[in-house]
Amino acid sequence: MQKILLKNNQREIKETIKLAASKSESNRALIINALSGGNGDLQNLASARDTQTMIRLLKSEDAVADVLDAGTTMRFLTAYFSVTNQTKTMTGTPRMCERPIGILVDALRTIGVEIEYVNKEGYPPLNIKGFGTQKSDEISIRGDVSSQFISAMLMIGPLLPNGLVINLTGEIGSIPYIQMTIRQMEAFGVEVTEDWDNKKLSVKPQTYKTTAYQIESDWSGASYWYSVVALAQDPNTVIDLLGLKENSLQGDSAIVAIMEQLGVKSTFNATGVVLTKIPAESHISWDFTNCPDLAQTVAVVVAALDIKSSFTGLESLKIKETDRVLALQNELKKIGSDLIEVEAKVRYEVQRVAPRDLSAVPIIDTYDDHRMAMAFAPLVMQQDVIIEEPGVVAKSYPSFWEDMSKIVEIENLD
Ligand SMILES: O=C(O)C1=C[C@@H](OP(=O)(O)O)[C@@H](O)[C@H](O)C1
Ligand SMILES: C=C(OP(=O)(O)O)C(=O)O
Repeated sequence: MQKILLKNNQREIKETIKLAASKSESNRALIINALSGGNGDLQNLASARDTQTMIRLLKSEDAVADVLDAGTTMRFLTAYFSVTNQTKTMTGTPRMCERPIGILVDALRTIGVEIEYVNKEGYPPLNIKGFGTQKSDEISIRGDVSSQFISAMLMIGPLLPNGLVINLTGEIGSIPYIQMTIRQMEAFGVEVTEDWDNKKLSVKPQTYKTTAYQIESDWSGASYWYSVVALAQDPNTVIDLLGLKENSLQGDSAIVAIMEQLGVKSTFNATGVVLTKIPAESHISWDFTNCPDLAQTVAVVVAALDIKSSFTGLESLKIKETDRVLALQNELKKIGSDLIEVEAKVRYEVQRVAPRDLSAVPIIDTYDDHRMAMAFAPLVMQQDVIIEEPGVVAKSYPSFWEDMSKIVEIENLD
C-alpha cells in the first residue's frame, strides 16, 4: 500500500497556488460541446481523471464505456449516448456499480430510450440499446438522491424533438449544480425556463451553438487551501489562489462564507482570491444540501480547531465515492473527534471524544475517496500526518500533492 508522510514545520507560508480547473464545469462543457457538433474551443479543461475519462469516452467507439469512479461521467454520458442513439454498455468501478442510477434510467425510459440493467436493478452496469421516437415530453425526477440525473436530462432536452419538461419532486439537493448546468447551456445558446416555485424546468427543442468556453478553477479544490490557512499557526499566513471568481457558477464557492466563520478572510482581485487569517468563531451551523462536497473539508477543520458545530444536509454523502459519513466517523476518531448523528438522519455534530495528542502521527485511510485525502491533509499545519493511497486525488485534483509540497515537506513511505 502506498502512503506519504506530511511533515509539520513552522515555516512561514506566503504562497501562490494555480488551482486545478473544475471537473463539474468541464464535464458539462464537454457534453454540451459534443451535442453542438464538437467544434467549440473549450479553454482550461480540467486535468481531473473524471474529465480525462469523459474526453476519452466521448471519442471512443468501443461498445463498453468504463467511467471508472466518475459520477458525472456515468450520469451525463448515459443520457448523451441515449439521445445520440449509440449502443453502449456503461460500467465503472465496483463502487460506481453501488451508486444508484435508477432515477435516471426511469426518466430515459419515459422519453423512449431502451435501456437495461446488466445485473442489479437500479445500478450500473447498463446496456443502452437505442432511442427511436420520443414517447413523452414530460418527466418527474426526485431531487433528493443526486442532482446529476437532473443535469443529465436537462442537457439532452434541446435535442429531443418535442423538448422536455422536468417536474422535480421532493427535496432538491445540490441545486447550484443544476443552475450551473442551465447557465452553461445558456452559454451555448440554449434557453431553459426555470420555475423553481413550482419545481418545473422546461427546455424547448433548440440547437446548441458552437462556442468558445472558459472553465473556472475548482472551488471544491480551493476549499483545502482554506483549511490550510484556517489551521496554520502563523497569523501572517497568506495563500493566493489563482483562477477563482467571486460570482462563480460553482455552489462550492460557499466555502468563502463558511471559512469566514472558521478564521479565513477572502479578498478577491483580478486573478483570484487571497486568503488571510482572521479570528474564528466558537460555533458554526451549516446546511450542506447545496454544497455536499465541502462537508469533509469543514468537518476536519472544526475538529482540529475544537469549534462547536451543527451540520445538516449530509444525506447524499452516503452514496458518493464512499460512505463519507462513515469514513469521517472512522478517521476523525484518529484525532480524538467524532461525527455524531444527534438527530437521526437530520443533524450531526463534530464532537471531541478523546484528548488530542499533537505528537502522535495519525494514519488516515482514504477509502478510494479523493476528498478524504485532501480534507485531512491540512492537519499537517498542526501535526505530522500520514495519508494512505494518496493517488486518490487524481479524480479531481491530480497536482494536489505537488501544490502541497510548496508549503510542507512530503516523504514517500513506500
Ligand atoms: O453535477 C455535478 O457536477 C456534481 C454534483 C454533486 O453531486 P450530487 O448531485 O449527486 O449531490 C457533487 O457532489 C458532485 O461532486 C458533482
Ligand atoms: C461526489 C463527487 O463526484 P462524482 O459524484 O461526480 O463522482 C465528488 O467529486 O466529490
